[in-house]
Amino acid sequence: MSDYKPFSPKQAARFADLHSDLFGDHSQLKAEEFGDGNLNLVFRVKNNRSSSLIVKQALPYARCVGESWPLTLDRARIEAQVLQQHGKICPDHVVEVYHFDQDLAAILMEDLHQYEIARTALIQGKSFPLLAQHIAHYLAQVLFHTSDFVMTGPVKKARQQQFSNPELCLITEDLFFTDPYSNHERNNINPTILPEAQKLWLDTELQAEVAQLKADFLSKPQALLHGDMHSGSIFVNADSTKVIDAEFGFFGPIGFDCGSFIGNLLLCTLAQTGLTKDPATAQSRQTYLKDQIQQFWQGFAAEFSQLMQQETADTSFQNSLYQQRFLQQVWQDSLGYAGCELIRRTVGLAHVADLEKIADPAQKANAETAALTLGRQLILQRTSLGLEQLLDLI
Ligand SMILES: Nc1ncnc2c1ncn2[C@@H]1O[C@H](COP(=O)(O)OP(=O)(O)O)[C@@H](O)[C@H]1O
Ligand SMILES: CSC[C@H]1O[C@H](OP(=O)(O)O)[C@H](O)[C@@H]1O
Repeated sequence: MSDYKPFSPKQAARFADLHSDLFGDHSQLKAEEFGDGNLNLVFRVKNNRSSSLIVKQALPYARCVGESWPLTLDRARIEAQVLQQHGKICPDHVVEVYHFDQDLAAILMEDLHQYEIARTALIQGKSFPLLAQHIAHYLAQVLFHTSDFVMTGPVKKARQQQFSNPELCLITEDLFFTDPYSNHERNNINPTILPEAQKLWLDTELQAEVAQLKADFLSKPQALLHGDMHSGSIFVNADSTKVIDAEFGFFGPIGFDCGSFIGNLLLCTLAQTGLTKDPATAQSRQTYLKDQIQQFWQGFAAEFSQLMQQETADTSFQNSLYQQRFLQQVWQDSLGYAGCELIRRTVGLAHVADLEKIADPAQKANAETAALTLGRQLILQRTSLGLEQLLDLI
């Protein structure tokens, strides 16, 4: 990594110009850094005719914490290659990567300026009828086509090596499965709900189930995951949906991606009574979000089943009883990981705007407590809950 240095806006513009012919020879380029994520620099580079590109560059540390949290630059390679791999399988729903430079840990990609980040738009009360269907299609396609149903053992093992992502996985292992269940210094707990958080530290029944989910995260390489499928990793508009930010990608349990998506829709649902003053509006938003959860799982399950039936290459896995059991296990895992997402986003290091934007302190504490309660129920009851029961629990 000898050439590596964090870009200035000017250097980001030069990088974009060098690796794309979008701007033409004599364009006047302007660049600004506008990233709002936890980890990286993101620049928008524009010319004087309104063409634009995005340059994303990894820093040698986590942006949200600073240099005291060193982090591998290899995450830029993982992000570029997961997006490229997923983009080959499902180009409609993956941001296009134009160029990746390993030495500079920098990615040049499509500017999705005609889209909005799903989390922000959903908090603002906007509805996207196709969001859940699109994510269901994306996840069914990319997870099926990178699984043992399709890949031979040797090919999958080579891919597992390519996507070995120990440092970023460790962040998830710590933030999802360890910190919230102890008095960890990284936790970020609203003092009003401290007694609720403290219950988690003593709840050995819950901790045993979280340990199982963590063990599966560590040792169930079912498919090449996106790895961070929250609503801040999704760009959306009325007719299209694109996934970004795949630096946490690795071969892991399919239910982790499904559960992250469901968990973030649940967080938004629980935040509604605090986000909007009008109870009727809150109720109609909750109905929309619950409907999206339903459409997501029904769409994912239907498409994944069809792929298993029609496109499974390995003869052992063509057994239909095995396929039904596999999908049922993915559902149970998804509920468990959704529960972990609810809990870690409420009392762990990285919170979400859905809860943080609730202005009234009592309403905020109520929504946070509801997230902890529902998270616990999903983890403990994941083997017995069906889709209808999940929706009734909310
Ligand atoms: N391809 C893109 N087009 C437009 N904006 C983007 C694009 N990629 C990232 N962004 C913007 O940068 C922000 C941070 O990007 P993200 O990939 O989430 O960074 P991080 O890895 O630091 O979390 C996004 O919320 C979005 O506003
Ligand atoms: C210190 S990383 C915390 C948190 O941030 C990541 O999300 P993003 O990069 O999209 O903001 C990921 O969810 C990590 O768990």
